[in-house]
Amino acid sequence: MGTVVDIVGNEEAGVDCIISHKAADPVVYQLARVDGNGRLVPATEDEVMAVEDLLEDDKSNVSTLDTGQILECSRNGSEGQPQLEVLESGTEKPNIPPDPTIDSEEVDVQPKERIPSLVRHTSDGSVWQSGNPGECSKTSSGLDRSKTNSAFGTGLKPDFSLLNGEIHLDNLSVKDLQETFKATFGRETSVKDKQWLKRRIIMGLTNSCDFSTTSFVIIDNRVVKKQKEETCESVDYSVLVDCVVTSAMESHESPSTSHDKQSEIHSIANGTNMESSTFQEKCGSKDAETEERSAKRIRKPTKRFIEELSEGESRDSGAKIVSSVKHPAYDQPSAKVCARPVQNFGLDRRYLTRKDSLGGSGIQIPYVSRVRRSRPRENFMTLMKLQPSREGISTSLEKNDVASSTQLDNGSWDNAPKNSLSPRWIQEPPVVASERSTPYSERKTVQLEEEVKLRNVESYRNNSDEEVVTVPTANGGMRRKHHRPWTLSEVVKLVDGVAKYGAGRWSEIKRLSFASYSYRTSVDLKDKWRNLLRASFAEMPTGNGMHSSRKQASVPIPAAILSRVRELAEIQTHVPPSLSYCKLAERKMGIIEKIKEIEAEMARTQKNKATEYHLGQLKAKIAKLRTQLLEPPKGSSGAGEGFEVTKFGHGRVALIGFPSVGKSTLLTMLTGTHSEAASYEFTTLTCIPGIIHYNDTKIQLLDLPGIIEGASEGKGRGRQVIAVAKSADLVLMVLDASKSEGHRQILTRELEAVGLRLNKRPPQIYFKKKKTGGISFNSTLPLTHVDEKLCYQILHEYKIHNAEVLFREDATVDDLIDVIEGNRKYMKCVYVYNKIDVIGIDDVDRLARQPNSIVISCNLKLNLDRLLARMWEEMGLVRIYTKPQGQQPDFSDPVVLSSGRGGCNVEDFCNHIHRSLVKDVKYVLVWGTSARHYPQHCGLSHTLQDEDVVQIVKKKEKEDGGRGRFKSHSNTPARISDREKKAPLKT
Ligand SMILES: Nc1nc2c(ncn2[C@@H]2O[C@H](COP(=O)(O)OP(=O)(O)OP(=O)(O)O)[C@@H](O)[C@H]2O)c(=O)[nH]1
Ligand SMILES: [Mg+2]
Repeated sequence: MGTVVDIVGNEEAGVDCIISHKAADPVVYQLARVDGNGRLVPATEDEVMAVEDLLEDDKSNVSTLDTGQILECSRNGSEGQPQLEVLESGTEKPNIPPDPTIDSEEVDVQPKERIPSLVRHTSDGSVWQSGNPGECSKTSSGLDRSKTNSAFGTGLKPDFSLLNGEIHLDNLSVKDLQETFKATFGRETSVKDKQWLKRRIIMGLTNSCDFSTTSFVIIDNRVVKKQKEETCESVDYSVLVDCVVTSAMESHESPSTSHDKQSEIHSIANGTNMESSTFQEKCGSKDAETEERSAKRIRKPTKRFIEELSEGESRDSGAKIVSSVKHPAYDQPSAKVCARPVQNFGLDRRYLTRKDSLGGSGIQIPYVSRVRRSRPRENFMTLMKLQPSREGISTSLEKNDVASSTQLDNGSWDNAPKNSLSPRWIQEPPVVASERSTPYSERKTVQLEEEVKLRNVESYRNNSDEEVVTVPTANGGMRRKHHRPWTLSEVVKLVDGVAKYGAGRWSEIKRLSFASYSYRTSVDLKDKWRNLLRASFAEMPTGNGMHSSRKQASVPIPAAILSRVRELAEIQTHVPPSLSYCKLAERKMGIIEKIKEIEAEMARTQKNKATEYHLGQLKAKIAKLRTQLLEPPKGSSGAGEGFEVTKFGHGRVALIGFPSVGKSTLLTMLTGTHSEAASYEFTTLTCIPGIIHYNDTKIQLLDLPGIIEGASEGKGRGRQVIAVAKSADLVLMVLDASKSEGHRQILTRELEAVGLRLNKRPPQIYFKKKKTGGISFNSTLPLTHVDEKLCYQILHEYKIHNAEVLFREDATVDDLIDVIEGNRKYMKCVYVYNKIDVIGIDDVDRLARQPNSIVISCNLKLNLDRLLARMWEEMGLVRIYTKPQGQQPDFSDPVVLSSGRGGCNVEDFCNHIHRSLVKDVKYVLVWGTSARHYPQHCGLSHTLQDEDVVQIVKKKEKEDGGRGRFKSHSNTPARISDREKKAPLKT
């Protein structure tokens, strides 16, 4: 099996080395050394390095041939020098002794027999052939094959000396033609068909399929076309082999499946089952048929065939891909030939010809890959993936011939140099020097994943906008739809995004991680993640550690990514309770960003008559976003992690303020409840309630953690603090008198941001949504801030198109928005300036004169009673003392009413005592400030005032029995029959 293909003397190395490669793997070579016993011993690394340059130089001499065939010998050194032999052997065969006869036979081959090649060597393995129809250009490997093929058929060699001079094929007899055939091909033929013989001879002599020339002049073994004055340098015998083989392909093309045809090609290619003479006979017998079929275009290999090729290739890992282009100009009559080597046939297609490694005969099997507008074909990618070396399509990207290779990858072969004068058939097995010493099986495990990544990235990168198509939509428009496959980098981005933001937050991942990938929508991300999950939980891949899902075999996903996906999926199925809060926070972050953007836009916009509508719309947008901030997340109960303090007493007062302003100190002073007070910020971290007993009432005072700017957005648990404040009846905004005045505005802004309106009353705007009728806009007075158009725009922003709006005051846009929102809370607030002991009297006076303000000092206990009184006043508590009939009023335990807690009229008072009392009340007697005289008979609607005394007069039960003077006061039954009969009179 080990066949010497090249022998070179290696003087410098000083060792006998045999370069062998697999018969089934013409691209993997291995250096071997002949030891004393004639066995082949694997060469050491030093020996390999020593002859590496020789291998580089003599690539053209190394041919991929059928097993057992001597290809070519050249001698760089003198005889007797250590020889370097290139063996064609699949595996190391140390036990096979070298055949001396083979060696000697090879040595006999003179270098002068080497036929110069018409083609130049390419290092990348890509192939480009000139597009002149009818001209066959072959590789040197093809040359060697033809030579060998003709040699082993009969053992004869072509002898051009017999043909010296001028030859006219048309004038020759059958016998002369047979002689010429023998001289041309080195073997005899029994075919007597003149036409067949002429064609074969012309092909052999001209290395082309142009049969127009039948006269030749052969001078010094060089064939000169007489008619065209064209010199065919060095008859390329390789043409014959490929032509014959191609002819065989055509002639054996039966109605059977193409798979059968390809299998037959394999058997031909092996060269062991069929001799070339058999080819000739078959070709001869079916010449006419073949000619007819040759007019047909080369058929596209079936999918099954491609798959089988890829499988076989993955097994032997020795194949290589070369490319060729089929030209469309194959329309000349002379082009209808039996032999049809792989040429440039088409502009719109590219043909990848694959050198069949099984036979090593270098059959060019056309591999069709259409210029696809959609996702790369699965099998195509499979073939690419399984390319063992960098000689494949994608590898050509990395080679020098960037232009053509890029065209290949882009599928833009139209721009390829079709008229290139230098067809670039490869002449050597496509193994780079660095890879030659390393078997692919070793490299595969190390590099495959990386190579596949690179290839995919490259190939997908080139799939630019052509993957995007426009599809008509139902409403007649056009929508861009893309079919871009996912690249590994995108998959990694997606996995990172999910790890960072969580699965399900596709819009966020899209916005933050896929901002530059405009063609990826959040739905795409979701779908891809779902597919990744399926792939990760499917059977884990083995072998190369890559996984390809059924749909996306073209995107092999490394096992590491899949395992990461599985990890994330497992983590996120056990969602910790706090994650919902985190998700909420993340969602709100997006809203906050939007709010800030709009605020910035508002700040940029000048305020004038022209922009007021735009500003009004922006305000409405902000209000909507702020409302979204307050909304609980969907699916949750709405109960967040807050300060849960039960309401107690007659009123609730919340202490709001920046940290370390003295809130806890104030609480301690007013209620007696200890709350930690210290000179550092955020001493208090939760809500601490206390009770103030004041004026026979109990007031709950809440000490809260300090809030900072941004509290409305959640900073420092500010939202929880504000939520508690919202539940209070009164807010005491504690301020440090020694600090900036700005604190008050900041805190006011923060509270207003969450819908609190301090010291304001609800706007006098009547607003009611309707189902039809459009928008009715009215006002009871001239409006200076809002007009009808602005009102319409704001309502439109809220998608309200039917409503009734009536302005009863000159309200602003903000007031209108508040009314539309309907969720504002109007609270009273007292600004308490603490620590007045550290500021001057002037400042104290100035602060004390501000509206709704009071100045105190906790340390010095200054003005605390005034503070309580102010609190009481602001809370509007109403104490009602009850007076039982005929008794003294009970002044010890008043009923405390307030307008904030149900109202202050007689009915509220009755309800406060008991819900069922109202229906029994006949009237009430009122003593106090609300009564015009003592006692005043009042009904249920009478408004009570603080410290009123009320006596309730209930209805009598008897009053239900009749009306006025018709009321019945006797106990006798109304019906006569029910009355007790009197005893009969005694007579
Ligand atoms: N000079 C002066 N210092 C005061 C007064 N009231 C409180 N302080 C001091 O201010 C500091 C902060 O007091 P806290 O009651 O802890 O303030 P706080 O607002 O509860 O602080 P946080 O709990 O962190 O929000 C303490 O060192 C108090 O002694 C005051 O009226 N005058
Ligand atoms: Mg505190």
